[in-house]
Amino acid sequence: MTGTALEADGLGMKYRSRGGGWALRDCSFRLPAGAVCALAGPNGAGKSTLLALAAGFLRPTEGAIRVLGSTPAGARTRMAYVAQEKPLYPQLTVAEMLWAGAELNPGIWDRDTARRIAEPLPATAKVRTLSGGQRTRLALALALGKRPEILLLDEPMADLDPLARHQLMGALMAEAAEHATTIVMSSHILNELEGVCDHLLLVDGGRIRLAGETDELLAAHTLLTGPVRDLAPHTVVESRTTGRQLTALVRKEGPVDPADWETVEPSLEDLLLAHLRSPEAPALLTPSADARTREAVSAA
Ligand SMILES: Nc1ncnc2c1ncn2[C@@H]1O[C@H](COP(=O)(O)OP(=O)(O)OP(=O)(O)O)[C@@H](O)[C@H]1O
Repeated sequence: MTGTALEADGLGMKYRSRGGGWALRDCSFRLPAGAVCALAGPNGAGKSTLLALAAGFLRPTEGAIRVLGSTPAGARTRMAYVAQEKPLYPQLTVAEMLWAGAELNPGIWDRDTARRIAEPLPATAKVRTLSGGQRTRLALALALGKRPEILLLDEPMADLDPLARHQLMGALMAEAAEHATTIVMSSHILNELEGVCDHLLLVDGGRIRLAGETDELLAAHTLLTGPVRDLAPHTVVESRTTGRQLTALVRKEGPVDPADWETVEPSLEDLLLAHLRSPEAPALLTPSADARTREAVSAA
C-alpha cells in the first residue's frame, strides 16, 4: 500500500494549564502508510501529546495533523489508539469487554484476532482485578480486533513481562505484515524498537529531531574515531575528545577517508542518545518524511 498515514504541518500544542509553554511546536513530517514507526524521545518530549493529537483526543493550538488523508475525527473508525491510561470499563469482565468491542465495531470486528491476543486472560475476571500488563493485553486485543489501518500505541509494552512483550510484539508485527497496518509506537525501551521498526520519529523538547526510514537515518550518520582534527565538511552531531583521540557522531557531507578515521555505522541507541545529548544538532528528515520535499517532487 502506498500513500500517507500521518502528516503534520506546523503542528503545535499548548496546554491551557501549562502556563503558556508549548508541549509540541512547529512539527512537520510525513509517515508513509504501512510503516512501523518508533516514536522515541525523553520524558516530557511530547510523544503522548503527538499521539493524542493524531487520535483526535486533543485539538492542535496551531497547524494541522492529517490521518489517512483525513482529519483525525474523519479517520476515527479506521484507527485504533491505546493511550497510557487504558480505555477499559473496570466493572466489565474480559469477555464482556470483547463483546463490547464487537458491538461497537459492527462489520469490521476481527473476533479471531481479538480472542487470540486476549486468550491468556481469564474470561470471567473483571477488568478492575487485572494487573497492569493484563489490561495492556486486553486493550491491544480490542485495538487489533478493530482491524485498524493505523494503530497508535503510547508505550504499549511498558508494563508487560519480557515473555508477554515478546509475544505481543510478535502479534503486532504479524498484524502489520499481513494487513499493511501502519503502527506508531512510543517507547523508552530502545532495544524493543531496534530491528522491529522500519521508521523513526525522534521528538525532543516538543520538536521533531529525526524522522524517516530507520535504515536511511542510520546510514546518513557515521561514528568516527581518530586523532583530533577538523571534522569539516561533515555536520557534527556530537563529539568527544579523550587525550589525542576524537570520537564523533557526524552526518556525512561527502566521503570519509578511511586513512584518517576508523568508521562504523551507529546503532539506533548511539543515534538517539547522541541527538538527545546534543539539542543544538540540526533536525534531519529523510526525503520521504519531509512533507515539503514531497510537495516539491509532486509539483515538478
Ligand atoms: N494535560 C496536560 N496539561 C498540561 N501540560 C501537559 C499535559 N499533558 C502533558 N503536558 C506537558 O506537555 C509536555 C509534553 O508531555 P507529553 O506527555 O506529551 O510527553 P511524553 O514525551 O509523552 O512524556 P513521557 O515519556 O514522560 O510519557 C510536558 O512538558 C508535559 O508536562
